[in-house]
Amino acid sequence: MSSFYAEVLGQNGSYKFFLDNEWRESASGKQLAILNPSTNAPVYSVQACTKAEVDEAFQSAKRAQKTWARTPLWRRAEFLHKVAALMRENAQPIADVLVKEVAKPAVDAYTEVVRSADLISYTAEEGLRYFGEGKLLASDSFPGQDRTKLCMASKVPLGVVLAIPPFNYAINLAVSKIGPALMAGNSVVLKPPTQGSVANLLMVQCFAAAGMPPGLINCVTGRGSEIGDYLTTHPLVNAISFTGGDTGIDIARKAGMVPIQMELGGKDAAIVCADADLAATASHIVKGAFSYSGQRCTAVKLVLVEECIADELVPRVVEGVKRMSVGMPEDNKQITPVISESSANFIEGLVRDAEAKGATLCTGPFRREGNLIWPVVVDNVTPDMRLAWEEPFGPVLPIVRVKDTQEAVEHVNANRLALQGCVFTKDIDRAIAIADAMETGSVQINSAPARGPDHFPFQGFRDSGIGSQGVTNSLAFMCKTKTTVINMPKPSFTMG
Ligand SMILES: NC(=O)c1ccc[n+]([C@@H]2O[C@H](COP(=O)([O-])OP(=O)(O)OC[C@H]3O[C@@H](n4cnc5c(N)ncnc54)[C@H](O)[C@@H]3O)[C@@H](O)[C@H]2O)c1
Repeated sequence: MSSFYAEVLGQNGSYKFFLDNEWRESASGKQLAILNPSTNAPVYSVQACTKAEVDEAFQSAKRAQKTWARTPLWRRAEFLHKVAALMRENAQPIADVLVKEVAKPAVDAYTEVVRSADLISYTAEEGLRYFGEGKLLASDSFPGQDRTKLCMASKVPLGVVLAIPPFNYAINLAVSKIGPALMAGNSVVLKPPTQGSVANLLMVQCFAAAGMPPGLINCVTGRGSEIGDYLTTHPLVNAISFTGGDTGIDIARKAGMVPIQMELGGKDAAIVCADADLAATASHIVKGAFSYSGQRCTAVKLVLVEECIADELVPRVVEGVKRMSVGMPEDNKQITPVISESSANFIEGLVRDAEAKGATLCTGPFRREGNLIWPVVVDNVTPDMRLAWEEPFGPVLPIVRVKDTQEAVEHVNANRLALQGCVFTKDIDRAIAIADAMETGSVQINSAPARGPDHFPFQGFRDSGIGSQGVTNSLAFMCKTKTTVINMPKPSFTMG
């Protein structure tokens, strides 16, 4: 680990948490072990913060926010550009940690950190334009009104934003919250995912080293299931930006009167029409389903193929899958161990359920060593199987053969999850009709679902989320509108 990160690590080998620009050990005296998914052995440990430390984090963030909101916009942008530069310079150690904490292939881990730095730079620029202008409204556009009132609508900060990212894009989905929050003039309390905590702490060091005012970001660590409720229902929280699974639904129910931005699970389907280019489609499906071992909210998690071409498509998909390399993230294998033993058990359970109900395992018998699961293509999946509806978050691709695309769309719309989806066809009119009929947050035409580029709007419907992200939409989420009305004694008309 480079000296840049020296302060983050405690004498006892445990990583510290960050409060008021100080790296600290928790008064709890307890640490939380982080298991390496590749070995299931402890690889790092972080502080198990106490409720009193959570209180301190919010109080300090509240103080910091008041000063930060008075910091000129160009200075906020300048600060974020410095952070981005430091992240690029110091990316490798963060990427190395991600490999060990979340078993992401080494090259992808590095790419995630650099992409995150790019996201910060883009947010700084977009934020300058977005917050640099407001709106002027005149009263005489409303019936019966004269031009005696001018309304200035401006964008003001929310206050303290609680940011909770998931393990799978621990850095990217942290900065997609932090960047917009800071540009808007908010401060942040960051609660990293347990696996991904050390990578987040190293990332915070990039903010600290860029000259951050104390308290602007405080990062508390601990198990979400233990301090999560305390954080999300804290009286000093002014907004919550969360990405993760169904936990988000509970958080939304308990959140009370604060704005919430939720990016939750998905069951992204690929609808394959009879006229699709099958070679290209198969290649998109394989990459879409199995990148990072299927642990992406936007992974293809279901194929709905018109039955007349299923016998042509399935062998092409299976052929692509069989070519994938399986092994350890340090060796840059395409399929690497999934995040935890319980996740691997869950995934195996879904496959066993489908197998027992008559589905076909096209990739041979189910194979697993520890958390490493060889990629599985499951054909002839039917609606009575869990795989038809649930999110595996692992290297498993179920295929449902449908009589036509109407049946496919009905299946998509019947799922409680509605993040993304995609449709493959050479007929653009058909593509648009199907995309319009799919009740999901996004639909890709002739490519697999994807979150990026990071400035595109990104949202889930139903149980997949609340609100919309993407740089500009996140900037919009991170502020509220305030109006100041100028009242004039008599109507005044510009140039009139
Ligand atoms: N829609 C999206 O953009 C998107 C992006 C990435 C991942 N995801 C989803 O995330 C899930 C995988 O990530 P995960 O396993 O890290 O999700 P998770 O829901 O288990 O955890 C997400 C975060 O919530 C924290 N947490 C856990 N319990 C909490 C509580 N009670 N209160 C507050 N925080 C708590 C965790 O520590 C972690 O930081 C998948 O379902 C995936 O689809 C969605």
